[in-house]
Amino acid sequence: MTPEQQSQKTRALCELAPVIPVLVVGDATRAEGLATALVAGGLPVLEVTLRTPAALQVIGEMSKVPGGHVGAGTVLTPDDAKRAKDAGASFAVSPGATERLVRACEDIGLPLLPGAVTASEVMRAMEMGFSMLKFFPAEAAGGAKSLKSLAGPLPQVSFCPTGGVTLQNAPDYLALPNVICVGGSWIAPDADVAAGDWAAIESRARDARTLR
Ligand SMILES: O=C(O)C(=O)C[C@H](O)[C@H](O)COP(=O)(O)O
Repeated sequence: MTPEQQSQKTRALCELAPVIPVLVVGDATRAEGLATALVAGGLPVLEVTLRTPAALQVIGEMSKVPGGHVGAGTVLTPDDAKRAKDAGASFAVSPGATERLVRACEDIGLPLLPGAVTASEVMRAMEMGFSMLKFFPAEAAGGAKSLKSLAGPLPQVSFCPTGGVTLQNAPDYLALPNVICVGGSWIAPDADVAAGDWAAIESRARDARTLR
């Protein structure tokens, strides 16, 4: 799957809802309830970070939830990409982009949403064939103002800004012509996931859904 085709796929996913919840889940028994609450709240595209030992199992469990599209986040290496795909991930998100990772995703047919923040990083990703990128770390890298500036010379690239995005600042990003959706962990905080407070998470998802 070429980077062009990968970006077509990730763009279509990003168009499904204004927010992709970024999930850090340490306990796979929480996976089904969490994914069900998010899908019910109107956020069907989920990013499960590979930051916990349970993450691959979480991806497997969440992939069974009807209506959801489950991807792996924090995908750094070819091995991460392969394990994520084998676990059932339908896309991968990376904070950056390396040639090895890009080649691996091409080889195994896993759509990659690679990260970039500077003009040179964006241009390099464009040279590889990508037109849909993650802008990470969004707030620390200058926020909506920075992204707006990139739209001037590089209007053909669209972004999913992630990192420091909240319900409060998300509208600033979503108002930009080069932003399709945002990503954020605020939808499913650790405490609610640990407590299994699915009502609170579904309610936050509903609030996020109305952002666009
Ligand atoms: O794990 C990854 O692949 C990342 O790129 C980092 C996440 O996207 C951010 O940690 C989410 O940011 P917050 O919403 O500020 O918590």
